Amino acid sequence: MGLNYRGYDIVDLAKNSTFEDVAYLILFGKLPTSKQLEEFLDQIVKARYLPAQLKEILERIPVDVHPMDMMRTVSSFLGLIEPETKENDQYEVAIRLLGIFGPAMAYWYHFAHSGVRINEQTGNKDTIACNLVKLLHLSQTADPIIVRAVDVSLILYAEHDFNASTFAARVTVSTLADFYSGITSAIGTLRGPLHGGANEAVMQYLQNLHSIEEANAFLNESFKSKKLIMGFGHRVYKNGDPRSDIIKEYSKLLSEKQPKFGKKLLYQISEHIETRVVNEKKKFPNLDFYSASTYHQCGVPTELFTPIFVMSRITGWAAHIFEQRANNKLIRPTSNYIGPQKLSFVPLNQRL
Ligand SMILES: CC(=O)SCCNC(=O)CCNC(=O)[C@H](O)C(C)(C)COP(=O)(O)OP(=O)(O)OC[C@H]1O[C@@H](n2cnc3c(N)ncnc32)[C@H](O)[C@@H]1OP(=O)(O)O
Ligand SMILES: O=C([O-])CC(=O)C(=O)O
Repeated sequence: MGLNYRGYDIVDLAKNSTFEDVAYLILFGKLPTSKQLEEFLDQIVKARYLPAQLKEILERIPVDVHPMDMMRTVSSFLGLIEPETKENDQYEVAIRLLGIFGPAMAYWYHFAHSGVRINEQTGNKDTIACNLVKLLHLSQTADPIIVRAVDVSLILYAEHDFNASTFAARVTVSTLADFYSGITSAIGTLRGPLHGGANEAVMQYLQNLHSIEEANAFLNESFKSKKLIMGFGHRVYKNGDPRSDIIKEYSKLLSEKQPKFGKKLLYQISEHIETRVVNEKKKFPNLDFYSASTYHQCGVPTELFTPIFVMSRITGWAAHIFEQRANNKLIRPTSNYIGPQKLSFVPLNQRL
């Protein structure tokens, strides 16, 4: 089973596009001309601006919270100070969030860990991936291999039909709630390890494995105790996630070519785990499995893996919100109650 965004194969997009190109496609329905792309990047660069009130809030968020809770707060708080209105419409808000999520995350991360207040603006032609890498590494320059690996990961994470977080966003706005509420619901839903949180959960076990023998011991124990192996299996793709081989190539490339963060052994262990889980459990890696070793080899702290998913999926969530609103009907499933019926009311003083 393949995957396409608005008719374009994900393999072609990952090979030939940038994340900005794909974000435009998802938000506006067609690939941009070069002029449209340039204007779109200008809008994103402006949207990086961190208002003083938001910085104040970010500085109060403790270092030991899960960064997804911080991301949820960014969405919610921005909804207070820059609410969705007729003028600040859903398209403006979507671009604002697309621009601000990365800088807000980096601002919080550096302030919480070392008290450093970063300047969110890097170069005014920097893409989202390049800005993110510079901000995370507190560097004026960024390794092109790392930037491209992050860029491709953002392309791959951008949209995936009715996954749980997108569905949550659609349910929320189907009540005619505002855009930020939809995104805040979606972030809360993405956080769990059965969905977006799996990329972080993968790294948590990979980082404890220092040899093929240790990987085998981990797998033997997981198989024996029927533990879920994070980064494998998928509700829709039962024979493999088409995004996995694409991100796997970047994990391999980084392991061979990135001098500072690249780790050959990490890639080899990941590949060994893939082979055994596929052969022995018939579960295939999903996008989150090789995203973990890719992000790790880009020098991204593990706790920021899922927030980076947010930076990308904002595009898919936004497009679904536009679509839901264009022909809205309240999403409200019914359920079959199977508990007791027709009980006689018991006054408080007679209850046992
Ligand atoms: C970007 C994303 O959100 S991709 C998903 C990221 N999530 C993960 O990687 C978490 C690990 N994977 C899982 O928990 C699951 O595969 C899910 C939630 C993604 C999909 O769940 P389902 O569609 O319900 O799985 P499915 O119906 O294929 O499961 C069948 C059996 O395989 C087992 N199984 C599924 N995934 C795994 C796994 N990763 N490791 C071990 N066993 C698994 C199930 O427990 C179930 O066993 P059972 O029949 O004994 O109860
Ligand atoms: O579709 C899903 O259930 C999960 C997923 O892969 C995604 O959201 O990218």
